[in-house]
Amino acid sequence: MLPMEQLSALIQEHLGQGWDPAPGAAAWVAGESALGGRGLLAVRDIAPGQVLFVDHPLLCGPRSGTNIHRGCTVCSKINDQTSFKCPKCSLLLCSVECQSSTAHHNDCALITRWPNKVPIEEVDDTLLSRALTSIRALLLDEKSRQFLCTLQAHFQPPHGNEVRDLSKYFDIPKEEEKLMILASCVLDANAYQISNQYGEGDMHKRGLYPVASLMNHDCVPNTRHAFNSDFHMIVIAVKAIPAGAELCTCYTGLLWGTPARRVHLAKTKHFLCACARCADPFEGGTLLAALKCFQAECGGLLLPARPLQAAAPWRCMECDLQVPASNVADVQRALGSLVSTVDLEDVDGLEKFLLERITKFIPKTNQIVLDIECRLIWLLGEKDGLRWHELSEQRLSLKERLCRGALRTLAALGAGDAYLRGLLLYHLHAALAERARRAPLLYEELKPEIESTIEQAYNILKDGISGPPDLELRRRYLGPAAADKPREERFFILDNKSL
Ligand SMILES: C[S@@+](CC[C@H](N)C(=O)[O-])C[C@H]1O[C@@H](n2cnc3c(N)ncnc32)[C@H](O)[C@@H]1O
Repeated sequence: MLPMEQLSALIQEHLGQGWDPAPGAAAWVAGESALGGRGLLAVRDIAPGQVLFVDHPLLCGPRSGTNIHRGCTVCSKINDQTSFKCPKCSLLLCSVECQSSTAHHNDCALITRWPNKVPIEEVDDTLLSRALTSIRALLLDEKSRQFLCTLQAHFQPPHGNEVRDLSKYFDIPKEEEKLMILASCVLDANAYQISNQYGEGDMHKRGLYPVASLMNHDCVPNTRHAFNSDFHMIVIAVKAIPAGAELCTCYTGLLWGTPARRVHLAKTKHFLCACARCADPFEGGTLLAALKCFQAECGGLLLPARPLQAAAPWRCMECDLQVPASNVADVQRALGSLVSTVDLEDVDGLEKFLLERITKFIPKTNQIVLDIECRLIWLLGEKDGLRWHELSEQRLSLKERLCRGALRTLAALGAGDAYLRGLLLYHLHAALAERARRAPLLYEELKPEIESTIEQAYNILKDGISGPPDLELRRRYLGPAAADKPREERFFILDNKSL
């Protein structure tokens, strides 16, 4: 492993403009982590909201999973109607502009150097897309290759398989294949999914951010990150971080229950998380993993009594019933199948599923319920046919209630100013503002919360491209800075029916 001084020098050189603290003022350093390997450690107290660094990717491109959506390998748009395979290299494209772009020219030049073993039109474009981010490693300069080689890699298959499978179609020089497999294994251990613009359903991209790659995982992370339009990654403290603590990110969904998070981490990142949240059967009182007791008449909650031991039985908090972990896993699998039948775009169906089906089987605190509730929050007020002006009173208050519930869960976890909190505050603000638009008599009562929710949401969401497009407009007119303006002057922005 590279000595720490050399790693620090690589970090400084890489961050350049994004990290230029006055001598002695650095908030963190790379160092040995108590969690394993290296990590980023705070060397002084860090305030919530502080930008910790701005990283840029060594590599960027499509994800490698087998279930990716096929999109244009240049602009990431998914459009089956216009997409076609490049006649020279078989990469998927969506337009003549993308085909003639420098980005495609570079990708195409790399692939067409390899003699093909089958006619080029028979090359599997999905496989090429999955391998493309690793293929781009062939273009890295010496310094970037050196940084890539210092990062952790998971070498065991399936990591690297999408590159190995390219040999069905091309004769690839061994040295090139080796570098691409290394890149794939490093990407799988370290890459971050790059968020799309708000509401865009583009093909997901991932990026290898070498400094952010040194951040270890905690199920209640103390940082959040956002991406700007140049794919730079801005890493920010979500709460106070004391000197000596490690800067952590979260490799899983924040609202997943402990078994789901630990299984995912073990499968994809090859470690068993033992953080404070994982060790707490109640997860800060959120009970995200809880199931209903298997004794029908009991009504108590079943929880993993020793959550760090995956094979340990679950226990009912009411009647003390012990249930083998394998029986719990069967129920979780059945619930997973039930949820996979739900159309995530269908609000009526989601409401029905939530109220009439799933809560019959699992407690309202369970992550599945929360996941569906969040889905409803994102759709109500924003989906065509269910925009703010069109929402029934009942759905408007449902949205408000769901936002408040999810915010309570995040607060109980101690998630600080996580990105998800910003999004929920934005949606709560929008629901309250719509209520005040409909009922002017409620304006004075709702005004303080309408203002504080948009202000807080703005502060959390302002840095990235994935924040709502009307975030700034709402803050300008409905935030505390406009508190003295008359109601009509503030609320006219909501009369624009496209909001
Ligand atoms: C993105 S890297 C993080 C940096 C890494 N520690 C290093 O030395 O390069 C991810 C890997 O770090 C280790 N890791 C991260 N968080 C961990 C945690 N909470 N507990 C144990 N290992 C962890 C795991 O090996 C994981 O696959």
